[in-house]
Amino acid sequence: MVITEPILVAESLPTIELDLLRADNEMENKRLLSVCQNYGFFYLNMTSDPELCQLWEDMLSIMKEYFEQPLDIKMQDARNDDNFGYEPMGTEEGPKPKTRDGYESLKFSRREYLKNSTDLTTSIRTKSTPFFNFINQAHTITLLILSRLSTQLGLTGPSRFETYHADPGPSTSTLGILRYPKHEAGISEPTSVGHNQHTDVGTLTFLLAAQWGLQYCSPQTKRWEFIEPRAGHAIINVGDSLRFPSGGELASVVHRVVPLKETQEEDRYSIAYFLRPNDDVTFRDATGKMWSAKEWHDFKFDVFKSPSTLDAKGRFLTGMMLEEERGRWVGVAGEGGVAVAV
Ligand SMILES: O=C(O)CCC(=O)C(=O)O
Ligand SMILES: [Fe+2]
Repeated sequence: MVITEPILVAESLPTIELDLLRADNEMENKRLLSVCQNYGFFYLNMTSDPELCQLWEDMLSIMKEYFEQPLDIKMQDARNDDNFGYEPMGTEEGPKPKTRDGYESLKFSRREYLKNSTDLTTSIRTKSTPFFNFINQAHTITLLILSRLSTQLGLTGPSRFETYHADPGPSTSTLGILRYPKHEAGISEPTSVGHNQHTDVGTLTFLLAAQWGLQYCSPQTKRWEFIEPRAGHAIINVGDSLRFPSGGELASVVHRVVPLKETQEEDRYSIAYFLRPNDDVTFRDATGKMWSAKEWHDFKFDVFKSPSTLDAKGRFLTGMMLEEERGRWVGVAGEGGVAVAV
């Protein structure tokens, strides 16, 4: 077995109602802030938006068709880039020593969305409309969340979180569609498994996943807990590029993907919109070091590929969320709230 821990489920993960956020409901806005401070992860109930739920279905059927193609066809879409194009399995370290990751992905960047055309060459190029529609929806909703958080934190003018995500960027924001292929029957120690533990590089991640596999390291119990997939619900999480500018106030929580049982018994699909700040936005990490959003992104992607050589203590992989670093935050939260320079 790859991960030998008991199966725990995140029973108390809160749900935020999209329609209440849209209606600017004060109670829900307050809950949103508290959830981002204490959990860093939450369900977003989207059942009030049937079109968005239908889009999820539409994307899933195109994804299944795409990933079923032979590797050499998919490799025609490889661009050797972290934010657009196809990436085969195994480009990053896996969740256990001597394993590599167990997912392949195709990315549509926000840059492509803004010019309304994609760099892809295979037939998926002609089917990109639902993905562009989803970028539009997920971007609007994540900016709404940022706006509600900014107001709750009393941020004004250029320090409001949403302002440093303004179009046209440039930014590394992107939509990733992922498949974790099932392991062949009879394999007991697969070498390509899940997704290594990490915090997200960017601001907010908007995830649609209808199958089990995602775990977060609960800030309450300090244990790995599976996040149950729920129909009509997205899973939203705070990333480093929101934790750092908030002076550590908002939690960018460590998570990973592992098979629920011994091996991956079915193909698992996930869809993730990664909202990230514009490239030239700067913030301080938990040790006080200043980064531009682009520098943090590029550095952390190198770490994802080889954490054991670039990040032996796991500080960068886990967004400095390790206990000792949480305790000695040196950001400037006390000096007016936010350490953002635009
Ligand atoms: O596939 C998933 O469910 C999560 C993926 C993830 O955490 C990521 O790509 O950052
Ligand atoms: Fe992630």
